Amino acid sequence: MSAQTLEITRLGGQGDGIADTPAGQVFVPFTLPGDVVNVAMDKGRATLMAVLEPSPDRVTPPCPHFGPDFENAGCGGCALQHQADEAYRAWKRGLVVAALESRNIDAKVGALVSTAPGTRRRVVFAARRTDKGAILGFNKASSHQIVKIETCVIASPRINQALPELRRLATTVAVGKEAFRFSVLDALPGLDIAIDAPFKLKEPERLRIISATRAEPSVARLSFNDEILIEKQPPELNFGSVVVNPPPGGFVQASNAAELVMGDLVCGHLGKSKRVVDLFSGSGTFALRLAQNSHVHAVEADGPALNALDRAARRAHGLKPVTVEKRDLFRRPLMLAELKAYQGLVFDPPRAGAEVQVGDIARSTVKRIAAVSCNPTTLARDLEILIKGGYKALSVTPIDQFLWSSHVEVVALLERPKR
Ligand SMILES: C[S@@+](CC[C@H](N)C(=O)[O-])C[C@H]1O[C@@H](n2cnc3c(N)ncnc32)[C@H](O)[C@@H]1O
Repeated sequence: MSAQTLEITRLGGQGDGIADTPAGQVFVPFTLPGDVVNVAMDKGRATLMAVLEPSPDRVTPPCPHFGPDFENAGCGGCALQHQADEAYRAWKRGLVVAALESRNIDAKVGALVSTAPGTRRRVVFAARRTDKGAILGFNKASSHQIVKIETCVIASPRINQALPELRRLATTVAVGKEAFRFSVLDALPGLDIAIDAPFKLKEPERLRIISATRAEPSVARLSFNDEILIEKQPPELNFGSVVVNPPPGGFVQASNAAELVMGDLVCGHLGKSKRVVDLFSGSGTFALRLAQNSHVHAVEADGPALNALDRAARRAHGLKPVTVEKRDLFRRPLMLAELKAYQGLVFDPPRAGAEVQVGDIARSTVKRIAAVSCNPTTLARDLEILIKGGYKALSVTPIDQFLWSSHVEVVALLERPKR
């Protein structure tokens, strides 16, 4: 281990400060451009020891768990709470600009749409058994070590208020030695907890968890490895005016505030299309909003999510027809002939993007496309394919769904110009 003094000149894509040294770039977590810092170097990794001269953009982080690794800090959930808002927003928007530039895409990138602290409705904690019970928190960056969380400034007030309940439940669930994921969704009647663990429960343990959950007032449902152990009330979300009961642990957008902006952008662009196809539809975040005006065909690989969408559409009043199709779009993308039926299309794939599917879309006659993504790199690759196929990018909107992290949500709107 050796000590060094470094001047940070810029931020990397993961939010770490970067210093240039004769030996090459050094990444220093929790630093900012303009900082002069002391670091300890160990096998090429730098640990921040002291800020000698702070960057003009350095501010006090709002969360006590943020920062370098010392007692109760070192939470790997947020990367940039220590940066002034304007510089942070410019950096985050810059991630999208850089991804598009790397593909020579000439599209106007709008200002970053902010979300406020305390608005995250879905949080994935890590938990593990300890000598005294269990620890519930977030992993340190690039580590399996868990930082115990007393408060989370990004999570909703209801999740924060329920932390003592969640800790008690984690203690009851922690029957194996291995760490497990403890996903919490702040749904309409209460919290929906989905536990994903590498161990099995014996019958007495199941019964103990069910009884413990019954005693916790904030919890509406608890499931363990996709099996619902107890559902006091069905957890529900509103997708526009439609009420949906998502499956345990199923995908939902992490922030309701971000989802509203995304929904408005997608519906504003596709709302006049008679028939719309929603690819990677999940439980219907876009499909059920779009069905206010358009016939919608929703395609998705996750059966329980698709069933939730279908049930919600059947129960809702005043929607145009909604059809669903369970299909692996990586292995069996919609083909050109199938795409002929639609004037509008939205796709919102996982981080890997939708490269194979956009190949067919690029050759299609679909008039309007909304491309939604949480990964600017794969989005830029997919947009390049669409643009080469003749589509024009009308707007690209970065949305700060994952506040203070290095992740950013993007909605790009495209149109096929009249030939
Ligand atoms: C980013 S989520 C978006 C879901 C939905 N649009 C929403 O906003 O809630 C991506 C979705 O793609 C689905 N998915 C992942 N791989 C898939 C595949 N190969 N074929 C079809 N759907 C897939 C996931 O189950 C998930 O619902």
